Amino acid sequence: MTIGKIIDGKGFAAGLRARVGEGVAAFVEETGRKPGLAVVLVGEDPASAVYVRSKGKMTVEVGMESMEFRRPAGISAEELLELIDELNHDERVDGILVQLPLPAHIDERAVIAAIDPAKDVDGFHVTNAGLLATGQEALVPCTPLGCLMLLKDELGDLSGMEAVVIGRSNIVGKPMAQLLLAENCTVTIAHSRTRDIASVVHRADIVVAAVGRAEMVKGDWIRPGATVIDVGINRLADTEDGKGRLVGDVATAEALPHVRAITPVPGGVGPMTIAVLLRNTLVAAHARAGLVAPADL
Ligand SMILES: Nc1nc2c(c(=O)[nH]1)N[C@@H](CN(C=O)c1ccc(C(=O)N[C@@H](CCC(=O)O)C(=O)O)cc1)CN2
Repeated sequence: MTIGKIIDGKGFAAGLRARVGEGVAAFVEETGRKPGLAVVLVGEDPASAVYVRSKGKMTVEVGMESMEFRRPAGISAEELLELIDELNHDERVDGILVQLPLPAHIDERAVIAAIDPAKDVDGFHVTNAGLLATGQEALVPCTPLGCLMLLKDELGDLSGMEAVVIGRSNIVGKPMAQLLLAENCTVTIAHSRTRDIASVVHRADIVVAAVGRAEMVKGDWIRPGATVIDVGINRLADTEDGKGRLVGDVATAEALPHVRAITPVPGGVGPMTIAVLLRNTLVAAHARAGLVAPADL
């Protein structure tokens, strides 16, 4: 039995961060200042705190200025919007990211809408979503752009391929579909109401699973030779040591004999999210300075 290739997202992300680091050094040389990334964390969610800490560490490692703003879970929406307004007007800040999810009393959409689209390094603002949807230059959400980079690295030209994106979130599913469409794929978005989802997925040369349901995509759904990108990060508590384990949205062991290549969880798409965030911050810094960003990002 042959099994497919495991795509090394962690290694690819390290390479991208190294290229960003070179781009940052050239930017500093040219402008005399470091690109700056402001990250806002509201509340005490442990996973969010870990992600924000890694973002800060990796921002500094590539030579950028990291600014972290921690606010209590009880902050009012007005106070948060005031902070964003300050960051919008701060010349040292090229990128603004508000870590999600936010506490339930804060309207995420209003917060995202308050970010200057030119500093929206998450690519969540409707201006950037609209630019992407209409094929114009945009800041693109980090996770789907990271998935696309892995796909192009594995497959080269994606033109004419059948792609099925499972999940229709604004953060992953919809922008992922737009990116694949821009690469001339034939794109289907499948979701919780899709009839006979197994046969829809079975059509695909490319499967991107972003539903947030542990191992929902079964091995025999995958067409032989398909490339599978697993965006899910689901923590299961079923280990004897009580530490739990991470699994994706795809039943990886079952899928491996069917796939050409597949991303693992952990070590696949996850590490790309932060690497692309740094890439987007460098791109935003160049645009704000009226410069052209390096082509190899
Ligand atoms: N404002 C945003 N909020 C959130 C985003 C985002 O892109 N912007 N994405 C996620 C969380 N996230 C970054 O913020 C993120 C998730 C996962 C990883 C990662 O490297 N995962 C590792 C496993 C880590 C673990 O052990 O838990 C992997 O997959 O290998 C990085 C960043 C939600 N919020």
